[in-house]
This record gives sequence, C-alpha cells and structure tokens, in this order.
Amino acid sequence: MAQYTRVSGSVGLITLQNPPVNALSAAVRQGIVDTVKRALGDPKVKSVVICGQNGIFCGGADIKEFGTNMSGPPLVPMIHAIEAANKPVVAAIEGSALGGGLELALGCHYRIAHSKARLGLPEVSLGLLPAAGGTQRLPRLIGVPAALDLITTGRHVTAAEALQLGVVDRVAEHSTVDAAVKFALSVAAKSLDARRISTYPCPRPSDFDALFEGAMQKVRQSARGAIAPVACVQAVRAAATRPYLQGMEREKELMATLFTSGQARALQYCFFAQRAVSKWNMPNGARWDTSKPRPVHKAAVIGLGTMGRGIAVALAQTGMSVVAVETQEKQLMEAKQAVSGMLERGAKRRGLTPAALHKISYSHDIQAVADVDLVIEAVFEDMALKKKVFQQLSAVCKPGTFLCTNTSALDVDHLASQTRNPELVVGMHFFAPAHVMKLLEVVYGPQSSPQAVATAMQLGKKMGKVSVAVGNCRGFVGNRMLKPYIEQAFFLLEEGATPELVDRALEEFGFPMGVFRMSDLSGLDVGWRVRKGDGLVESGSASGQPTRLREGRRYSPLGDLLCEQGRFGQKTGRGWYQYDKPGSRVARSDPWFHSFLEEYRARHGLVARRIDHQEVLERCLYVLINEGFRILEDGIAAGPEDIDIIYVFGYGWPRHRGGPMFYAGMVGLATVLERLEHYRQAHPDVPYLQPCSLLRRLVASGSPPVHRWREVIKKLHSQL
Ligand SMILES: CC/C=C/CC(=O)SCCNC(=O)CCNC(=O)[C@H](O)C(C)(C)COP(=O)(O)OP(=O)(O)OC[C@H]1O[C@@H](n2cnc3c(N)ncnc32)[C@H](O)[C@@H]1OP(=O)(O)O
Repeated sequence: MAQYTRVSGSVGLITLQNPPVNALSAAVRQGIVDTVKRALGDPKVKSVVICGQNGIFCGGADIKEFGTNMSGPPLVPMIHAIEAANKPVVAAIEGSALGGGLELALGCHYRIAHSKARLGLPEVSLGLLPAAGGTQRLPRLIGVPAALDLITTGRHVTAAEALQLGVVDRVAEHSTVDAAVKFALSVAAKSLDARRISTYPCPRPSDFDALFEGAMQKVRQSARGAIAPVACVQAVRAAATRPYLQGMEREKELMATLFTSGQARALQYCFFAQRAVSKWNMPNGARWDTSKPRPVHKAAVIGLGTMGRGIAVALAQTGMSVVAVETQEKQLMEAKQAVSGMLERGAKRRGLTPAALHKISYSHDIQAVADVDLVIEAVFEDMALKKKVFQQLSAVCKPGTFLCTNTSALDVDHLASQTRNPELVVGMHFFAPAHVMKLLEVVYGPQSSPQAVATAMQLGKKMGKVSVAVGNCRGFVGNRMLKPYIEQAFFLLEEGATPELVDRALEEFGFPMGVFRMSDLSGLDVGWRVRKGDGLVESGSASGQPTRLREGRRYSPLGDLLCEQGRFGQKTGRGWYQYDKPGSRVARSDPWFHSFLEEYRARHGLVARRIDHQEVLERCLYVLINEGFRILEDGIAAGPEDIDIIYVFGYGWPRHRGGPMFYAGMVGLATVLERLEHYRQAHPDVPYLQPCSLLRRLVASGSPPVHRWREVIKKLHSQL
C-alpha cells in the first residue's frame, strides 16, 4: 500500500507501506500508481516526495511474488509514468533502496539519501537483472563502467559512494523526508527537461569493446556457470549501443529468460533459506523466538593456531574486548604479529583505523580468562588435549561463562561432560580462514541450554557469520556429508579416473575447486590423522599392499599412501598434484602420481575403465545428498535449508544450484534414488550408497517440493 498526504501546503507525500522492507508487492504498486495519479491531478500540489515507512525506502520487488501468478500494475510503466510527470518527484531514501526500489528512485527526478542509507541493484544475486529500467537508466546516469560494476556484482553502496558516483543528488544527515520536502518546494517551478534519465545519451567509453570483453570475461570466470551476470553485461551493452526504448526491449527479453530459470529459483531459495536458518529450533522445542541470548562484552580464544587467530580477529572486529591465550611462548609471539597484520589489513580495506588492535590482550596463562563472558577453545584437534582445556576452563571461568569449542568433528557432549555446567557448552565450528569465511555451525548437545545456543547464534551474527544451529554427531553436518563425497572420489581414481578428471567435472558443475585440489589446499595430513585415530590406516610400506577393505566395507588407502610419502599437498609442494615449490598454489598434473596410480591399480588387480563427468557428479554428489537425507532423518539438521546454507557458505557449493538438497529436488528425487540404487548394486561394499529411508519415503509420497519436506520428516520422527 501507499499512503498519500499533502504537506507544507504544496508537496504531495507518498509513503510506501509494506513492512518490514516496503517491498513492491501488487498492493504497493497499485498504491503508487493511484497516489501518483492523485498528486499529479491535485492543482494544489506542485511537487511530490516518495518515501518509505519505518526508515526504509524500499527493498525492491516482492520476491515472494515471483513464481506466482503476478497481478497488479507492472513496474516498468509505473516508473515511466513517474519519470514523465510534469511535477518534480523526489525520492527520499532512508535505510535501503534496493533492486526495484532503486529503479523506482531512478525514475524520480531527484534523489536524496540519508547518510546511513545503502543502495544497490542486487537482482543478479537472485538470478535476475534489474528489469525495471535499471540496466538502461543507471549507465546513462553514472557511466558504463560504474554501472557494469554495480549491476554485475549486485553490491550495495553507501550514501557517500552513491553521491560520489552520481546515483544520488544529495545526502541528508537528519530527517531525509524533511530534507526532501524542503528540496521539493525549492524545485517546484523548475524545468524537468534535464531530469529524466531515460532521455540522457548513454556515454560511450573510448575503450568500448575492451571494456565489455573484459567485463564478460570477469563474470564468466567468477560466475562459474551462473547465467544472470552474463545477461547483466548484455543488458548494459544494449544501453550503450541502442536507443533507450530498444534497450528496454533487450532488458525485457533477457529478463524473460532469467525469470523462469532454475538458477533464479535456486538463488531465490537461497535468499529465503539464509533467513530461515536464523529462526532455529531444537528437537526439545527450544526456539529462536523464545530463547533470549545473554550479552557478550568480553570473550576469549584459547589456542592461537590458524583457526584461533582468525577467530580472535573476527571477535575483535565486533568491537568487544578479547583475551587471546596461547601457552607456547613462540607461538604467542608469532600469533600477536599475525593477528595485528590481519586487523591492519582488514581496517585498511574498509578505510578505517585498526581500532580493534587495542581490543585484544594476549596471555600465555589460562587464568586470564577468569572474567570473560564466553570462551572459544581452538586448540589442536585432539580429544585428550581439549578435555584438559575444558576441565581447566570450568575451574577458572566465572560462573555462567559460556564455553564453546571450535572442534570440526569431535564429540561436543563429551567435552561438555568435563565441565561443571554442561548446559553452558556448545560447539562453534568456524571455517578457515575464520575471519573471512561466512559459515558458522553452532553445535548443541542434549544438555546445551537454549540460552547458550541463542548466545552463540547471536555472537555469530555479530561477527558477520551466517550461523546454522545443528545437532551433535561426528563431523556435524558439513564434514559428515563430506566424508562419503571424498571417499567416492578416491574410489573413482581406483576405477580409472584421474584427479584432473574428477576436479574438472566438479569445477564445471560450479565448485571453485574440485575435491583433489581442495584436499591439496587443506592438507592431506588432516584426514590422515583422523583415519589413523579411527584405526583405519594400515602401513603400506610395511606390508607392500594395504588392504582395500575395513570391516567388510570398501576402503581406499590412496590418501594414506601419499601421506606416507610426505605428500601433504600444497604445503609440501606435492599431493594429488605437483606444485613449483612448497606453498605454491598452482596445481600441475603430476606424472609421478599417474604412474603411481597405475602401479597401485595393477597391484590390486584393478582394471581402469573410462569414467565420464556424469558418473563423477552422480557418485560424488548423490552420495553426499544421501548423507544429507540421513542427517535430516537423524534430526541433526532441522530442515533442508540448514544443510543447503552450510554447503553454500562453507563448502563452495554453487549458489545458483541452491545447495545439495535443493539440487536433489531439481534433479528429481526419484532420479537420485534410482542412480543411488544403481551404484549400490555395482558397489555393494559401499554402505553410503544405500539410499536412505527418508529419500525413499519422499519419493513414495510423490517427491514433494523442498519446502514441504519438513512435514514428511515430522511424520517420520513421530513414527519412530
Ligand atoms: C519483476 C522482477 C523485478 C525484480 C527487481 C527486484 O527488485 S528483485 C528484489 C531486489 N531486492 C533485494 O534483493 C533486496 C533483498 N532484501 C535485502 O537485501 C534485505 O532484506 C534488506 C532489505 C537489506 C533488509 O535487511 P535486514 O537484515 O534488515 O532484514 P532481512 O533481510 O532479515 O529481511 C527482513 C524480512 O523481509 C523479507 N524481505 C526482504 N526483502 C524482501 C523482498 N524484496 N521481498 C520480499 N521479502 C523480503 C525477508 O525475507 C525477511 O522476512 P522474514 O520472514 O522476517 O524472514
């Protein structure tokens, strides 16, 4: 809806009203059409201001309407009518002007933004393009290079940057509506000839062809198969090469392809899934809206290895006081330097002074954490060591301190049992580098209090993370699903694939790195240590031939054999690939590994066969998805959205494919089930290929869309 009033005698004030973000729903669009008509027809009104209720101008088109039978007046003629008005129309931008919201403002003759407002055309992140004239007006207003940047990245700009770019005419420090009304009074009698952006010529840069070729190359590289960024470049190119109305036709044509695409559905699903995971609930009924977090003013990090350093940086950047503890003097000194460097670089990037530097105090004594509100333990991944740390923390910390562990797989309940107050213990599983990666798994056990979960979730949000609450099990959600995925990749090598082939298939699917390049980056020794701990590793050099079965299950010792040779990946300059030197990042095919693989196959009587990309994807991805269904069945994740967000934000799953569970729905659950059954028959010694009963049940109930899986899961749990 839109409210109409007349203010200051001659200004028609139109207020968009659709909480929480004044999205342009059918009712709002109708409201704008009606109120604009009223203002233009009122002889007492000499100029018009459009603003939004509750301090936010407009969050764009109503995304919930996409995929429905959209009714109500369309945006394009509505904005044209505003631009064509014979009375000045001023947009008063507070909070956000995004997508269709900014396009509406670009149709106005003037734009005034509050200094804290943010503006942008984020349609690309929803698999769309700004199709209400955004791709045609913005380049005319601010030039092609700047428009290309904003439209292809979807980034939000501050009011200051918007002013510098020429997106807005003025920035207001106090009431934007008051400033806009005052301004509207002052321009009431002025000619509008030079204020209609669609009439501007689009400036044609001298390096036109190189600019567009470069832009196209850039989006193709970074988009990894996403179609919207490519369409955005094409639409802006049309602005620079065609008259306005023809450009609008091209914009419409490109949007038509995007609007109904699977990628747009996937990206819009991700938008809502990201918001859904913040509304967490636990199997015991505790929920986000009934559990109050406790404020954290001072936090501590124990252990300043790579993870601890990143966590300390992320904590300090929230502005809170941080105590960083490392018992080894040398490591402490190195960490101090590294953390300061990270904070300084971070502040420089954001154009700030590194105030967070002074928020961190360092100590080698665990007693230093006595007065903190929350501790994050990030010592070496070793249960005995972590147990000891938790016993100490329980004795040292003031009553009520939350004790969190950054373990990536160990049993959080077991650590909780080492403390006097297990209800205060949760996992906070960060991803490396912890100050950069957006994902945080908040792991609760049966004893974790709702307040502990709420506090960890809120702290994660404060640290800029996308936090997902998950239950406690080996590897939690992300790493638990990764295990069968990696295992399949190893098996594919045994059967005839190469690391290059497997990685290419996964990278063409959209992962930034295939499984082997990723393994080289994170270090082969990490998994080796875990497998050793699990008693899976048999020494190959001693027996000459480690077996390929463990307790009746197929096992590939390939990773163990490479580790025995000291091939730990990038850090040693050798892994699944070779590198120019230790630490170098460019993976090159390694003839040594290829002959090693051939010898290995010969030794085990394995005959290499031709493996294609489809098999790589089906085996690696469907087995990971199958484990996702088991996780849902076990109640470790509350819904498919939680799993998808973990994979999109923590594991490089291509966002335009919506996350593994959404992808399964797109492929068709019956197809996933059939292919798993097929591979299970071919590999009866791989239990992970056994389709999970939830998947069978979903297929039996007609493969409902992903947003209806929770009903089936609920029914399943109530029957258990
Ligand atoms: C015809 C096709 C035309 C397309 C052009 C477009 O305009 S496409 C839409 C472009 N707009 C966007 O992409 C903006 C999306 N929204 C945001 O980025 C943020 O919500 C915000 C506006 C910056 C506000 O952020 P904040 O953190 O304050 O709130 P939330 O993100 O949690 O959102 C609050 C609730 O509002 C819902 N919501 C937000 N934007 C929209 C929208 N455009 N349409 C519908 N719903 C929207 C969001 O889902 C939250 O809902 P809850 O139910 O409370 O979870």
